[in-house]
Amino acid sequence: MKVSVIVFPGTNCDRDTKWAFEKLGAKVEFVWHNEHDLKNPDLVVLPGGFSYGDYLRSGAIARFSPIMNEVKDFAKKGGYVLGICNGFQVLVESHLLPGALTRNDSLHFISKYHHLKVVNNNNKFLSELNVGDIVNIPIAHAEGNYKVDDDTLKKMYDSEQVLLKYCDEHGNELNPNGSVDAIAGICNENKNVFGLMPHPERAMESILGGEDGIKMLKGFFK
Ligand SMILES: NC(=O)CC[C@H](N)C(=O)O
Repeated sequence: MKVSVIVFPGTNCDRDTKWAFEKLGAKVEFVWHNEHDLKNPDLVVLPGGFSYGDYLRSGAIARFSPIMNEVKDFAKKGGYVLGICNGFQVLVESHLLPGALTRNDSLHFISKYHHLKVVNNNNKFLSELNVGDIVNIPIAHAEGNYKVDDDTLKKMYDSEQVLLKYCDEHGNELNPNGSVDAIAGICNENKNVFGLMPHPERAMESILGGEDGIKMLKGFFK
């Protein structure tokens, strides 16, 4: 399993992401934003951070990075792409995923563990989990408030693109940022491009607070 982790100026979760995938047995390469070679991966990961300082909007400038041409081609050919937090924002800004990520309702940066419920597992990413499973994963964002128009949202439900929702420990809806339907993670129609605001790569060891991230990332190794 070969994973390429894209690094933009301001990315700050690249090393955690590399470490997490290596822990699961992957060979991981970094790819700098102005390169044009993805290094032949099985999975491309856009990690979290503050690409271009979040100027304009999170992900709005990274979208124009040279390497995004290759990421788009890779995704169009069916290659697997995962965007975590800022990476999710970049994928949305690049129109590889539907909707938009706007400022949290509170207008505050939120950093804490939060429960998530698996809404759909009929995809490679969440294939190690069951529908209804609850995981506890860190969130750390200022612009995680997911918005999408009603028609697109309906299509997303119909084609199993809504994957994860924020909830409390019992699975009841608990929305930290105002996202429509408390959505925390989605995929594209072809189920090869995934994005989520929470950070599975930060939940890989019980001594650091939890290892539910393993169950999530392991899906890509099937
Ligand atoms: N942890 C992250 O990737 C943060 C994403 C983005 N900078 C935000 O605050 O919303």
